[in-house]
Amino acid sequence: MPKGEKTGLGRALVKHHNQMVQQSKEKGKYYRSQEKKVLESVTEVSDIEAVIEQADEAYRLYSALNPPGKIPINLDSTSSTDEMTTEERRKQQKKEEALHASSLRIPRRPPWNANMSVEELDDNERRAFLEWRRSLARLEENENLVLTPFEKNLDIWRQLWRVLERSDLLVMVVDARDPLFYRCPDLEAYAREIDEHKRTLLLVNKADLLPHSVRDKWAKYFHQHGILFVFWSAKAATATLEGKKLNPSFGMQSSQHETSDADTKIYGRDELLVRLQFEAEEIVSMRSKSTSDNGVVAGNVPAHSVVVGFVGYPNVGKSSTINALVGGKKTGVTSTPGKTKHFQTLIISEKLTLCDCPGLVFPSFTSSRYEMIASGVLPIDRMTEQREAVQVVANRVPRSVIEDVYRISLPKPKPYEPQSRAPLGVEFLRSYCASRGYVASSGLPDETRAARQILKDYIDGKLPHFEMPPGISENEDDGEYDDDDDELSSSEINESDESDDEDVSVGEHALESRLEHVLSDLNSFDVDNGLASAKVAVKEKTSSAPHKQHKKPQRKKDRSWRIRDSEGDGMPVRVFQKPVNRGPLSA
Ligand SMILES: Nc1nc2c(ncn2[C@@H]2O[C@H](COP(=O)(O)OP(=O)(O)OP(=O)(O)O)[C@@H](O)[C@H]2O)c(=O)[nH]1
Repeated sequence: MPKGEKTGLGRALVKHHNQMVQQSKEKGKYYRSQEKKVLESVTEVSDIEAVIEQADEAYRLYSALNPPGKIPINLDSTSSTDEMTTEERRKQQKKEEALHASSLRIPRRPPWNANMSVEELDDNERRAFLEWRRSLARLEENENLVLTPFEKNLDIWRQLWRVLERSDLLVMVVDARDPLFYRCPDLEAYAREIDEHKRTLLLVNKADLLPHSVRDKWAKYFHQHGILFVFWSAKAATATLEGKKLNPSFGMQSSQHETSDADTKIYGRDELLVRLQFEAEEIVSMRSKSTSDNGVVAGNVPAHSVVVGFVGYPNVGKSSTINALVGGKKTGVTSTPGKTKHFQTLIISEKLTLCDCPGLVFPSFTSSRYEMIASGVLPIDRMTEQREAVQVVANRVPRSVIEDVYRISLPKPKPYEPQSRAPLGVEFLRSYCASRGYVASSGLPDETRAARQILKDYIDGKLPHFEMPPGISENEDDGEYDDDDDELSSSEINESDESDDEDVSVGEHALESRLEHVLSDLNSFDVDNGLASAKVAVKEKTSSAPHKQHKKPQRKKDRSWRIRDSEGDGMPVRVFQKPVNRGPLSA
């Protein structure tokens, strides 16, 4: 056969070889693109790519979930509410919310075992997740129910599932200023479904923003409702670690030393580590008593270590807490919610391992998008209507406190208006712009810039505010605890029926007096330059030119985590394995 001439078999072999090379190149490209895909929180489906992605997903699984001929029927639809008054509609809404509260669940991970292939696992989870999305969509078909924007990215929920499964003790981090808003009782229930011995501890963070008397009332409420809790301030713990000099008149510090009351004191770092380890070890010992399980722990965790998982809404201070507990900066902290993307495992000692989960927006009823932005769980960038967002702040912070903090004069209500009404968003924004000289290129007041600053101050605690437990007002004596959930909380007092002037002004007066108390607390708090004294802040504001007030660059997250798939279930795990600060725990 002449040289260079190929036989049919030779050609077929070369062709097959080329095809194989091409296929492996394509596979490689696919996996690389999957790896590059950044884990993004999706709470609203507003951009076109997310809509398309979700439609694709829904289409792929539609036939599996809906056998031919089966047409979904809306069983929740109720009679038209067109003829109802606002008050009637609100009552109806509350009734419906109570009725459907049990349907408002977080998604459960479908049963799995180590013999399942990654594809099978992935498919099962996608199906279960889509079913969950459908059940929430059905709820929304009921015109009396309004669901908040919630996390819609399955990969973020997968992170939560893993943290729940691995943890002995679950720590739900909440913002002390409104603990119930950030608490998710269904998550506690889910943890118990996974293992009846798992318990949840409410870590009431940012307690430095609460006066002692308010902590006392919350402590009573938590006790009465059987909620395991601890008051904590990641900010104060970090300051102590860094050896920052605290002002002796700082309210939190004095109350911490003066009170021996374990319920209301704000825990220090070492105390918290000991308490977490103790609670988790209790759970493990109860579990081992009731089963033959000899304490085998999953994945990267030392054999005799207990695992404490940290979960919660974005921006409640999970990363700050972890950093304070580890004793160094291990996870990034910013005031922008949703920055932590993957859960992280931190080995504190041979006996204690922490697990930090990305922040999750749990589904709930009624809160508006603006309430969620003001609560710090949705990024300020999501704000499209500045006036509505600032109205939330104006409704919750008394007029005199706003005027005091910003040294501005808000327009008084007109003579024919209720004199106790909250300032309007537009009034607040215009006064703020006028005092700071904020002017947009159109020549009109730059309300966008003003709104961003006001919301940031509100979230950071510079504009003091907090909620009281349901059924409690600031003026009540300690013994007069009333568990009537129908009574108005402080924010509801401001938002309540404007015609009831007398009640409103009494409530507002009480709120003002306690906020003045907080202001005086905050005036003396200058840790880490986080909350400068109101006086200093005002002085700086008035003396600096508006063009100098620029947005601080965001601090970058620590990306030094190693990623590996430890349990063969397709989930990347970030592990920090260097034992840290064993000192206080080795005893
Ligand atoms: N006053 C006060 N602020 C705090 C405290 N802990 C955290 N913060 C602030 O709250 C903001 C959010 O803190 P992070 O630790 O990033 O919150 P996170 O829960 O990890 O947020 P994600 O990454 O979105 O899940 C930051 O601006 C912190 O400085 C605290 O104890 N007191």
